[in-house]
Amino acid sequence: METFDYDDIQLIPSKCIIESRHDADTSIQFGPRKFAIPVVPANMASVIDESLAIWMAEHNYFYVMHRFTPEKRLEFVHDLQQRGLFASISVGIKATEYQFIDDLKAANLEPEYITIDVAHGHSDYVIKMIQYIKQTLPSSFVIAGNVATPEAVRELENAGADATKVGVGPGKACITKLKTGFGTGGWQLAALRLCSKAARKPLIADGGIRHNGDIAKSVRFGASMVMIGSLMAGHEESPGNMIKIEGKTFKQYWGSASETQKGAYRNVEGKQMLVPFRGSIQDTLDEMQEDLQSSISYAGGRDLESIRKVDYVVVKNSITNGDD
Ligand SMILES: NC(=O)C1=CN([C@@H]2O[C@H](COP(=O)(O)OP(=O)(O)OC[C@H]3O[C@@H](n4cnc5c(N)ncnc54)[C@H](OP(=O)(O)O)[C@@H]3O)[C@@H](O)[C@H]2O)C=CC1
Ligand SMILES: Nc1nc2c(ncn2[C@@H]2O[C@H](COP(=O)(O)O)[C@@H](O)[C@H]2O)c(=O)[nH]1
Repeated sequence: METFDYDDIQLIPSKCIIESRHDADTSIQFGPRKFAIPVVPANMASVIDESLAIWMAEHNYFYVMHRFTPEKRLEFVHDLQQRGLFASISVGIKATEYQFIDDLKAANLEPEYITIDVAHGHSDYVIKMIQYIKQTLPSSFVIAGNVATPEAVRELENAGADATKVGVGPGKACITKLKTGFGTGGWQLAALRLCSKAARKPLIADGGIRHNGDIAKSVRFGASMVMIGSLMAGHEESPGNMIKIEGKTFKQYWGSASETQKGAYRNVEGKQMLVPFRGSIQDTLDEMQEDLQSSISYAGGRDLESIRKVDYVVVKNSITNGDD
């Protein structure tokens, strides 16, 4: 099996057919809606909260609210839909989550998007939850994950998932690969490529994005959407605390399976760290869009579809030439 990661790949330019990068269309149809760019902040408590979710929905960006304040979720869906915005939430697979799906049904609330967010998504318990949501809330678009293999993508799709999320262990705050020996850490892009060969429905690439160019590479290897944690944390709008050290400003970023999130050292597979303060999230999203427009122009097209067809070379660990 050919393995490679984001830093090992360069996409090969094709003749440019647009007059300006502004003419490149970065929009993506994902489920029932079209979004400005194929990027979604990770559904982690250190990356998104209710107010950022509302801002994202208002500005035509996809978001997935995390599942770590379960008592607020029903009100959140109600609030978003009352404002005429789409609701996109996360659930787990424990017994209480079935009750929550029933509560949504009883309140006549069907979120536009529901993400089943489990560390090891290739599981009969995830399949059972997919089936339960599709049966109870049939108009919700169900995203299931996380997975690492084509077999998992096929099984979750066959169970009714409308999209699957690929990435076990490539995250910046992740220690799964060190603690368990498993995952796609170090070969996330190749895992995405393998999964995309099996997928019949959209894929979300999740974890390991370190540069804006990695978004285009994810699209090239099969992603419809790219989930980003560490690069999306650190903004004014991010939930983490601001910390100053020797004149430099940082924000806290912690894994969903970290002791910080869990409140106990049980099955910990994540850590807390500091990321540089990055100012406003709008500026970061604008830069991602501009860089993606450039990618489209290098791909020789007018939209994201053109990136999917470009040739590439594997240049093992060399694209940064030793730079950071
Ligand atoms: N994308 C990634 O690489 C990873 C992401 N995470 C994130 O961390 C959060 C919490 O994850 P975590 O506490 O590990 O699990 P979850 O809270 O996601 O647990 C889901 C359920 O699956 C059971 N389970 C069985 N085997 C596993 C396994 N290998 N890993 C996880 N659950 C298992 C758990 O039971 P029990 O707890 O009794 O085992 C629990 O009932 C989630 O948001 C998840 O997305 C965590 C690790 C990796
Ligand atoms: N192994 C773990 N993975 C985690 C944890 N919390 C979140 N995640 C995953 O990481 C991505 C974000 O990755 P990044 O490289 O962009 O920072 C996120 O979407 C989850 O899939 C964790 O505690 N352990």
